[in-house]
Amino acid sequence: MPSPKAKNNCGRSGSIPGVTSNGRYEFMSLSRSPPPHLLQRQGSDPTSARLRASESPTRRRGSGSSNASSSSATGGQQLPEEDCMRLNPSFVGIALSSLLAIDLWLSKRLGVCACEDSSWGSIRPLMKLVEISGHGIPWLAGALYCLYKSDSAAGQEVMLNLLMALVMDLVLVAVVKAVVRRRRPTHNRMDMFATFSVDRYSFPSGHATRAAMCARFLLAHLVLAAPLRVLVLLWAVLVGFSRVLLGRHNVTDVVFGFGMGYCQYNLVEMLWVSPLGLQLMMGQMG
Ligand SMILES: CC(C)=CCC/C(C)=C/CC/C(C)=C/COP(=O)(O)O
Repeated sequence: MPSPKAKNNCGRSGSIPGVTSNGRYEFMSLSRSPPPHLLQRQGSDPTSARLRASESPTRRRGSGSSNASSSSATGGQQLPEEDCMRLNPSFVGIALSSLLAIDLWLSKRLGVCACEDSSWGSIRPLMKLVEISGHGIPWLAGALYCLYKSDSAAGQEVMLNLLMALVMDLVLVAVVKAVVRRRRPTHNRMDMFATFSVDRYSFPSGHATRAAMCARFLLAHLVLAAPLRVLVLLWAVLVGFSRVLLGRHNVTDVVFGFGMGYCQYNLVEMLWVSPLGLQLMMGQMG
């Protein structure tokens, strides 16, 4: 188990889980006032900062009857609309915030190889090897090589579909990352081999989607011997674990990535290109 040295502050600071500057989820207590240092950032003292906030036109918007209950709850002082919403968060909001807080806390604790001087920093090179084994470049290069070397129509068909699956995975992951824009954990060191610009985002883990999709692909088309099938499954799980241990991802990035990769394989099966289909496509193009 990790020793007390496991505090991975090798990245940037950020000991309060989930506190962000762009208005995303914050995991401070909803019932307490913000800490004084946050209030002081807005003004010279907490009281004047609070007053200035309630005076601003945007904050005055909801100061009508809807605030009556909150005024009585706060001893006569009217709360701005946004504060009232924070005091009455929905059940889904609370559940989501709690899940994300647990996710951040757990991921930080599990990031035991996030840098060389982390508690399990000695196995970081091994975890980086696992990382490379799930990277897009070796998979694309391997599939291309096998396609080129394959002398049977069946082999070429499988490799062509694997190639298309890998490209589709890269595109889908990039789209989701660009839409969700969840930043990587603060303790991650961005020293990854060959990344795209969207790879500064962490949700979902591209390695996890690829591992899940490729594992299903291999099990369905290429790996038949039972011991090897077990190895394929172990590899996929290890790739997922290594993302969190290296501090690259939060647990939810990897769990979602596995789910997404699993579903992507269903799409690969649906869009499967047969030699006949390929000939028809070529014929239509030519
Ligand atoms: C031929 C070509 C353009 C290949 C690109 C392959 C490439 C750079 C893939 C990116 C793989 C990567 C670093 C994904 C990020 O994985 P996460 O698990 O950190 O989300």
